[in-house]
Amino acid sequence: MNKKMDFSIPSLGVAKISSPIIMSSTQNDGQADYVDDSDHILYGIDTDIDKDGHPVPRHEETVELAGPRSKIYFNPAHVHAAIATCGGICPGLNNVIRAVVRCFWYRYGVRRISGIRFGYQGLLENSPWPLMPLDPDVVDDIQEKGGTILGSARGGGKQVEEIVDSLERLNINILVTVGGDGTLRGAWEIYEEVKKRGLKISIIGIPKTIDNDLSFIQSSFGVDTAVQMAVPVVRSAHVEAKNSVHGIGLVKVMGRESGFIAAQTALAQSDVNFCLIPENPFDLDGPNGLLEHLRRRVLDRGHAVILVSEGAGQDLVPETGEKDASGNVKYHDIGVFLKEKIIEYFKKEGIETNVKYIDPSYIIRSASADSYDSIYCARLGAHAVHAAMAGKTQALIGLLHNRFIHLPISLAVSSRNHVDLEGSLWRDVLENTRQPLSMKNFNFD
Ligand SMILES: Nc1ncnc2c1ncn2[C@@H]1O[C@H](COP(=O)(O)OP(=O)(O)O)[C@@H](O)[C@H]1O
Ligand SMILES: O=P(O)(O)OC[C@H]1O[C@](O)(COP(=O)(O)O)[C@@H](O)[C@@H]1O
Repeated sequence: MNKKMDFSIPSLGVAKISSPIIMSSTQNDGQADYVDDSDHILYGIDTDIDKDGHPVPRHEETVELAGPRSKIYFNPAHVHAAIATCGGICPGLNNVIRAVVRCFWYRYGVRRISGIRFGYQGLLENSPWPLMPLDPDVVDDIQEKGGTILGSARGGGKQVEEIVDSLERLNINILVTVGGDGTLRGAWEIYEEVKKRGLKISIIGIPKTIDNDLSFIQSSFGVDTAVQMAVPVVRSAHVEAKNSVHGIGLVKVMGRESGFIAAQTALAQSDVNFCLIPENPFDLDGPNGLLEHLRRRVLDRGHAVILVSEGAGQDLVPETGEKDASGNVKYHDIGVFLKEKIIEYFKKEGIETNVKYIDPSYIIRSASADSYDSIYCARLGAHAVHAAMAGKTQALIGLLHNRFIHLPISLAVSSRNHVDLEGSLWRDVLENTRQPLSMKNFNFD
């Protein structure tokens, strides 16, 4: 049975400025058609299999298409647009900032664009950081650098009233926030406060998560670069492992709750023998535990490579009891834990081994975007500006089935995206690694 949800995107109104601005074809260079507000696409989200074995959508939803509208809500002369990057950094953030600034400037003629320093913290009343004025010269070559020229930070997002006071004080009427689950929760609360005060401020989200853990976004920017950066590390771990007696290469990548980087890297570099992700719990000890399988693999083939996502196996490690400034639980380093356990186990078994642990997490995260992510970021940034100028609010720019769409921010944060243990990505990883852990129907042992 189809379950219909409300996918409508709130709007500040329709062209309430004295005379509606119709974007001329010269401004558009005649290159693309405008998107009409009534343009929607129908999605099948989740699938069932019918009695003949064919996939059928479980939920059908209509979603608004992203893109430039022929009528815009804001008069460009009165716009003060601001952009903030929040949470951990991610390859592509500078590309997004650049695209947003260039689209406001060249496409709409907006001349007041500000960067907010260090995420939501830059909008707190006693922030020591003034706004950073942005224009095409400032952002000219920032895409060549990793990180974000604005800086990014955790914390501050829950001080909503203070943030909205600042937006009012600074006359900001468009706020573009680039961030993940926490950032978007913050953006949603800001939107609610703006609505409560009856302000005409558009709140637009651009999804950022190197962990790829946001739902309704088929793959988020930075993930492709992360995999590209992780591949040579796994290759090195393999070389190290092969060149020592019973060598074990152990590599940790980011992925607090979702193991997409690890899963995709394992596929990209088929040297991985054990891919450990948060979604797939595993035993350490016992006949079906990691250590026993590792012993067999090392004695059989002389070496092994383990790729672990930072959130994997956290049930095996005592909790730290600590949280970061955003309220995310801080984890023990699973790589260090596994390294110690492996060394201890092989020593007890009287088997010589050499464990080489490599943690490239921050080298990966601080890289500049590869060309796939650069293209993606350029398009996300422009779509965010189109949405804002059309007066959309509480809208997240999503990518589903290769179409850019508007999603209500509240919907995007309603659930997390995880590697589906019954899905084809994980099945392909298991077939590639031939790992015998928790393999359900894929027991190669
Ligand atoms: N539930 C929440 N409500 C409001 N703001 C939040 C919430 N969770 C996190 N934030 C804010 O969002 C920002 C980034 O959150 P964080 O979880 O660190 O990164 P990400 O957005 O990448 O998930 C921080 O400034 C934080 O204060
Ligand atoms: O060391 P930091 O800066 O807290 O970042 C580590 C975190 O960043 C991430 O890569 C992404 O986290 P966010 O999406 O919350 O920014 C996590 O996988 C990881 O736990």
